[in-house]
Amino acid sequence: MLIVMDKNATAAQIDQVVRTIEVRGFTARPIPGGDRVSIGILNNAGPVDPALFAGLPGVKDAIPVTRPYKLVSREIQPADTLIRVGKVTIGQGHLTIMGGPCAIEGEAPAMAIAEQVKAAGGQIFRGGAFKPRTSPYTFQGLGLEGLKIMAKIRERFDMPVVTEVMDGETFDQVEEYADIVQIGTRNMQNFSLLKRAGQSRRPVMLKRGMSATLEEWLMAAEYILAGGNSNVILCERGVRTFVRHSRNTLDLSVVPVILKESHLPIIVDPSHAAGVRDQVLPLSRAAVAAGAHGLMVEVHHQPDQALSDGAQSLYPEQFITLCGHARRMHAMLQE
Ligand SMILES: O=C[C@H](O)[C@H](O)COP(=O)(O)O
Ligand SMILES: C=C(OP(=O)(O)O)C(=O)O
Repeated sequence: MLIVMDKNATAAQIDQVVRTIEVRGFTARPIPGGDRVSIGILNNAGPVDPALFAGLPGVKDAIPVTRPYKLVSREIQPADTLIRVGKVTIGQGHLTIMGGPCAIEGEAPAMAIAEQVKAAGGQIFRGGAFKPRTSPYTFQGLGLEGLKIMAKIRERFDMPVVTEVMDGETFDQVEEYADIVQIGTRNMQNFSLLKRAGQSRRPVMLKRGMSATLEEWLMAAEYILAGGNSNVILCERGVRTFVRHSRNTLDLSVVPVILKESHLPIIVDPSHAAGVRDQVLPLSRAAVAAGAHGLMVEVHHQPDQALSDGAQSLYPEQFITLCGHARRMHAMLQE
C-alpha cells in the first residue's frame, strides 16, 4: 500500500499517517517526491485496508501495491532514481561508462589502464581487489593493497572507483576505499551481505545472479533499500544458458522490463556476458539501444597477460571505439 499525501499536507498530517501505520506493527517509509510526499507501508504480511487512511486529513489516495517488491518499484516511486558519484550522475538521461581490468594486479599496470580508460572517456574505474574465482588456485586479488591502489587512481585521475565486496568481514574496508560497492553475481542472494549493504553509506552496484529471475533480482535490491540505502544500481551481466558460443547469455530483454518496473538505474556488463572480446562492442551498442543507463567493460593494456578474464578484456584502442559508438548511440536516442 502506498499513501499519497496532498501537495500541501502538513508535517503533522504526515506524522498522523505514519502513526496509523506503525500502531499496527507495520513500518512506514515516507518517500519525498517532487511536489508531494508518499508513504510506503512495509512489513505487512497481507493486504492493508485503504479505508484506514481514506478519512485522514492530508491524504489524497491509498494505492494498493501489486508487486512483491515495493521500495524498488515504480508503483511506490514513479520518478527515476539518479545516483551521484563524485561528478558523475548515473540514471535516466545519462550514459555512464565504467572501464578497467578484471583484477588490480599491481600499481603500475592499474595506473597504465586507468590512464587509458580516462583518455577514452570512461568515467568510473572498475577493478577487483577481492576476486570471486572458480578455482582456489587462481589469482584471488591483492585485497587491501588493491583497494589502496584504487584510491590512488581516484586521486590521480579524478575518477570514482567501483570494486567488489565478497563478504561481511571485509565490507568496512571496501566501503572505506570504494565510491561504489559492487555485489557480484555469485552473491546476489547472500542475504546477510545485502543487509550490510543496506546500511552502507556508499551506492551499491548489484549484479544479477547468473540464474536469477527478474523478481529474485529486484527482491535482492529490495533488501538493500529496505535497510535504508536507496542508492542501488542494477547490473545485467548475462545468465547461464545452454549455449557455448558465449560465456553467458546477455539478457537484454530485462532492460526495458526493469525500466518499466523499477526506478533504479540499470547498467550492462557485456564482458562477463560474452567471455570473449569480439562480442563486447556489438553487445555494448545493443545494451545502449535497449535503454541501459551505462556499461561496465573490462579493459587491459596487455590482455594476453592478464591474471584473470584476459579473453574478455578489451585492448585500450577497442575501448576507445566502444566509448565513441556508445555515446553516439545514446545521443541519437535522446533526440
Ligand atoms: O571478474 C572476474 C571474475 O572473478 C571471473 O570472471 C571469475 O571467473 P573464473 O574464476 O571462473 O575465471
Ligand atoms: C566478478 C565480476 O563479475 P560477475 O560477478 O558478474 O561475475 C566482476 O565484475 O569482477
